[in-house]
Amino acid sequence: MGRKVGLLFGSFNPIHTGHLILANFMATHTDLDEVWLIVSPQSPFKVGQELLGENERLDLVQRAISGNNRLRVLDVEFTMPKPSFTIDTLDELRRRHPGYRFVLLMGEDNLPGLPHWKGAERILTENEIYVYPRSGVDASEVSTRPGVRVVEAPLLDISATFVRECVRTGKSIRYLVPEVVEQQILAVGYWKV
Ligand SMILES: Nc1ncnc2c1ncn2[C@@H]1O[C@H](COP(=O)(O)OP(=O)(O)OP(=O)(O)O)[C@@H](O)[C@H]1O
Ligand SMILES: O=C(O)c1ccc[n+]([C@@H]2O[C@H](COP(=O)([O-])O)[C@@H](O)[C@H]2O)c1
Repeated sequence: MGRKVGLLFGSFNPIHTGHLILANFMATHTDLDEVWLIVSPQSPFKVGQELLGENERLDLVQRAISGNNRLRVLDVEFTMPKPSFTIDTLDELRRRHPGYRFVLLMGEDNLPGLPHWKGAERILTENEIYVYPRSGVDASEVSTRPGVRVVEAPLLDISATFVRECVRTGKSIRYLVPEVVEQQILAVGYWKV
């Protein structure tokens, strides 16, 4: 059996401690061997946001996970058509890494929208999905499907939107993001008006 890898897709604009706690928990408290964070240049449902360039977001993820050998970041979607459709990336990853077993990691907040994703039925039937509850979101009927497993991960109720808002209004982002990420955001002046 090949290694079992969890895939956490996101804009990571920027990566924050909520993403990191979740990714590390999945990589160490489940049957997954690793978690790969996949930076999406352009999410289909997030057009026109205050999005940093993909290389800047990738750089912040690299800094954040440096030294953690269970986490890896991928730029596979950078060279694929935009917006980034998860089914296409899954096909590409299976082509590139035939020996690996992939599991999609999804917050419960993503489930109500999942039926509208490209290839939704294929995503659900061809993949195992580990779903983690998010606060304020009711369980979706999708979470009762075979292949979908609910994992009670410890969660922080922070979002990239909140981190950007703090930076814009001159508030501290200490501990909301790792120190190396905070330093880079402040040094370059991302989201400063
Ligand atoms: N605090 C959190 N804890 C666990 N998972 C999270 C958290 N925030 C986001 N996620 C999940 O991580 C994935 C990538 O998230 P994304 O990059 O869109 O971050 P976000 O914080 O939700 O961004 P934004 O606030 O800009 O919408 C999504 O599946 C999302 O559900
Ligand atoms: O494939 C799709 O149709 C699809 C629709 C919405 C979102 N996604 C992916 O889900 C990830 C999280 O999306 P978002 O909008 O919550 O940042 C991101 O990697 C998107 O590319 C994918």
